[in-house]
Amino acid sequence: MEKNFFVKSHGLGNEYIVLDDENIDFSLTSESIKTICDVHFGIGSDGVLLKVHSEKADFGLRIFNPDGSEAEKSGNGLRIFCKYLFDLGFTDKREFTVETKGGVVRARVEEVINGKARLITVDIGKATFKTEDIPVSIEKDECIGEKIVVDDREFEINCVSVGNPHCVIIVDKLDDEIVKKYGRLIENHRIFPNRTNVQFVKPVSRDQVEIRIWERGAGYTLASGTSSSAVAAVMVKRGITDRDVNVVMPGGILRISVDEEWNIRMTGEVQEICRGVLSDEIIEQFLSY
Ligand SMILES: N[C@H](CCC[C@H](N)C(=O)O)C(=O)O
Repeated sequence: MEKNFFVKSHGLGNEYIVLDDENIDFSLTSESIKTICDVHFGIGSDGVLLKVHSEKADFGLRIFNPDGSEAEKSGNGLRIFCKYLFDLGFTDKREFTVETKGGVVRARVEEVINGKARLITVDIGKATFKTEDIPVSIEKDECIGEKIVVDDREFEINCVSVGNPHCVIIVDKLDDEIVKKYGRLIENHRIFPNRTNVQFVKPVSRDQVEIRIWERGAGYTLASGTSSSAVAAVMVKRGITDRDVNVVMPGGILRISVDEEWNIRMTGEVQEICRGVLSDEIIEQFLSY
């Protein structure tokens, strides 16, 4: 594999660039990540995935948002990483484990087309509603159906972690302008010491919801695996949907299953966009930071 080789893939329009820590001539810093993710000064992406060594699992993964922050989990990121491992021959197994900052997850390649993984299932982890684990700084054990005031509006929020923090808001009507205006404010609200991902969800039936997403460190994205998982957990917790839910997003549909112990399974497609090599010029720029 050539030095500074990368693969860019997307999961339902939520794209990531994958790099191998053993094969890059520069350090991934906040500055180099921001540049790589910039559509004008870099490649353009919703984040960077870095393959790293793991003592606990078959593979290790670090996940970075476009603002340079590191995330504990990424559902689309994990499916894209599993495709990278399978397609590039790092494994010939269909099922393997990946260590993330938010814990070890198990993945399974469900469908292969022309030797390339296309449909992948990830057991993303167990949802927790405990405010101390999410974290949410309020004087209650859980933050379900609580009210917060953001700028000129009051929102009823439902907070959950699937390894990373989420704030789920149930609405009758989805409005991108509201998502973009209030998503950023809620992401950075003082009750979230680590900030939070934000989802607005419109229930459709007992097995389908529609969501819009404002991601921590990334902003408005077309799809999010951990957001879909967080929304499904809240829907089940509040008795609004059954345990198997289709989560419809602008980029596509993820199938989420929530078991009785709040373990969450996600199944969805992934697609490779391109492969390439970061140029010497941009590597020199990274080294000059
Ligand atoms: N922005 C998220 C990480 C990426 C999540 C999303 N892209 C997914 O597919 O789960 C965070 O800081 O927790």
